[in-house]
Amino acid sequence: MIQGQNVSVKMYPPVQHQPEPGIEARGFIFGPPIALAIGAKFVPLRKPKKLPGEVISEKYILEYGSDCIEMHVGAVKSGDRALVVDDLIATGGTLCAAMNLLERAGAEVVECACVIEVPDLKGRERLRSHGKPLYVLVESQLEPTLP
Ligand SMILES: O=P(O)(O)OC[C@H]1O[C@H](OP(=O)(O)OP(=O)(O)O)[C@H](O)[C@@H]1O
Ligand SMILES: Nc1ncnc2[nH]cnc12
Repeated sequence: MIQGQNVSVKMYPPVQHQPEPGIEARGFIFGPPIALAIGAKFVPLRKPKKLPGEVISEKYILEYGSDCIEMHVGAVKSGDRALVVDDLIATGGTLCAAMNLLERAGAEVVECACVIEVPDLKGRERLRSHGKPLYVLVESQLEPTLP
């Protein structure tokens, strides 16, 4: 993983066939190229009723309402090591749901990676219960709301 500002570069060994799940929709921009770069398979975690096969689902709470993500049954297998990729972490609800889903399917989530973190929304603290590293490139502050 490449990190901004202090620029630390971590090289992954090839991880052929290990899953690299990305979260719909904006996680699909960053997940597939990272999967190609590290030789992992991309696993789409999608919004409800998008995947054609049998799925397992995980509901979660967002800043604005609730949502659900789904993954094909069999997309990961017991003991797989997964790197979860999304564009942004805000409250951390989406990443926690992704980790819950993968762990329910028997995968081990090794770490999470996002392009942007909104620290004010404390997603990193919410993720702490999972005890997995979170890597981000940039931090973004919330815009003040207009009166
Ligand atoms: O940390 P959280 O509070 O869970 O928020 C982060 C999530 O919110 C956005 O997705 P959104 O659900 O808006 O869907 P989108 O990618 O389809 O725009 C973003 O792409 C993350 O997946
Ligand atoms: N606060 C936020 N800013 C931009 N994108 C988001 N997606 C979820 N929360 C967000």
